[in-house]
Amino acid sequence: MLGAGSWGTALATVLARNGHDVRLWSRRPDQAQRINDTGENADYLPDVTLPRGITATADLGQALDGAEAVLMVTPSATLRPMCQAIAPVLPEGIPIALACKGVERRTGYLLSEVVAEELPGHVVGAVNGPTFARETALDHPTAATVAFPFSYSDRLNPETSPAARLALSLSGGGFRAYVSDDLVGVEVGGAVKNVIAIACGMMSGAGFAENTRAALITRGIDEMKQLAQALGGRRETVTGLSGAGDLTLTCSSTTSRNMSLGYQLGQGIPRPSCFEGRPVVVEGEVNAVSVTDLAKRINVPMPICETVQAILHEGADLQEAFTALWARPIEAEPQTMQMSLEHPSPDLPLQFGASDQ
Ligand SMILES: NC(=O)C1=CN([C@@H]2O[C@H](COP(=O)(O)OP(=O)(O)OC[C@H]3O[C@@H](n4cnc5c(N)ncnc54)[C@H](O)[C@@H]3O)[C@@H](O)[C@H]2O)C=CC1
Ligand SMILES: O=C(CO)COP(=O)(O)O
Repeated sequence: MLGAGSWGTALATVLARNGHDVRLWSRRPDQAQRINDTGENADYLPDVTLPRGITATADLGQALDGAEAVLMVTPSATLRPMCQAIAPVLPEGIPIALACKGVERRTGYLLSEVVAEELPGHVVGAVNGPTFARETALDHPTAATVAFPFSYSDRLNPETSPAARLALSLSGGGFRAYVSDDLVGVEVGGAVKNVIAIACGMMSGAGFAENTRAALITRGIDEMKQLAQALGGRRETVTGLSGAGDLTLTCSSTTSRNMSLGYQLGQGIPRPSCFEGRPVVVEGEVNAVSVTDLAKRINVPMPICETVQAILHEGADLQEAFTALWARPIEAEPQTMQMSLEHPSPDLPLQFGASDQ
C-alpha cells in the first residue's frame, strides 16, 4: 500500500482484517515507526486500532519486496513521481491498482495512463467508490468497484483476473467489492465527482438547500457520462458506485474535504483561511483544472466543472458564476437530441442570501 494517509491506512486495514499481509509505505520514517510501535495511525485515523498483518515502512524496496500486487494511494498529483520512484524496485509484472482519484494536469491523462506510460508491463486497474476512510476502517458496511480491463472468459478466475483477485481480497466483513471491466468509466467517475462535490458545497455554503444539491448531483452525473463516453468508457458505468455512488456520498456531508472546501468558499471564507489554514488534500481543486482542460480538448461540455474551475482558479465571482450556470440555454435531457433554446431571462440573478432552509 503506497501511501499511509487516511485512505491507504483504511484499505490496509480492510486487507489485513481479511488475513492478508500488508506493507504500508509512508514517506515519513517517523510516522512508519509510530504506526509499528502503537498499532495506530494517529495522524490520519486516530483511535482506530490497526489489525495485525500491517507493517509500516518508509523504504520502498522493503515495501515492495515480494509483493503480489500494489495499491497506489497518494494524491493524484504525486502519482507520476511515485511511479518513477518505484520503477527500480517493483516486482516484475505485478498488478497495480489505483486508489487515488484524478486526471493528470499536464497531460490530461487518466491516472491509469500515467502508470501505463511510466511502468509498462504491468496491468493497471482502480478501486473506487463511496468510501470515507474512517467509516471503512471502522468496518461500516461499504461497497466499491474494482476495475481492470479483462476478457469475458477471464472474469471469474482469480488466477488470471486481477479484478476478481483484488475484489476477493478486499471483500469481507463490512467491505463488499464489485467488479468492472470499464476502467475508463470508473476512473472518470472518481475524478469528476470531486469537482462536482465542490460545486455542491459552494451552493450549500451560500445557503441553498436540497433542490439545488439534487440538481447538481444529477447534472453532474450527466457531465461524467459524457466525458466517460468520449474517452471510450461506458455511460452506465458512472451510474454505479464510483460515479453516482461516490457523488451522492461526497455531496451529502462536509466529512468530504471537497464538499467542505466548497461549503467554506460558499460562506465567503477566503481560500487561505479554509480548513483554518491547514494543508488538506482536496483533489477536486487541482482536478477542476485538469478535468475541464481535458473536456475542452475533446469538445465535451462540462458546465458545472467549468463553473467550479472559473471560481477557484480564474477569480470568477461565485454568485455571478452560478447565476450564469443556471441561465444557460435550455437543453434536452438526456442530451441525445441536440437542442438549445435561448434562456428567457439570463440576467435575473439567483436569490443568494434570501434562503429560508
Ligand atoms: N480519504 C478518503 O476517504 C478517500 C480518499 N481517496 C483518495 O485517496 C488519495 C489519497 O488521499 P488520502 O489518503 O485521503 O489523503 P491524506 O491526506 O489522508 O494522505 C495523503 C498521503 O499521501 C502522502 N503524500 C503527500 N504528498 C506526497 C508526495 N509528494 N509523495 C508521496 N507521498 C505523499 C502523505 O504523506 C499522506 O500519507 C486521494 O486521491 C483521495 O481522493 C479515495 C477514497 C477515499
Ligand atoms: O473520495 C472520497 C470518498 O469516496 C473522499 O472524499 P473527499 O476527498 O472529498 O474527502
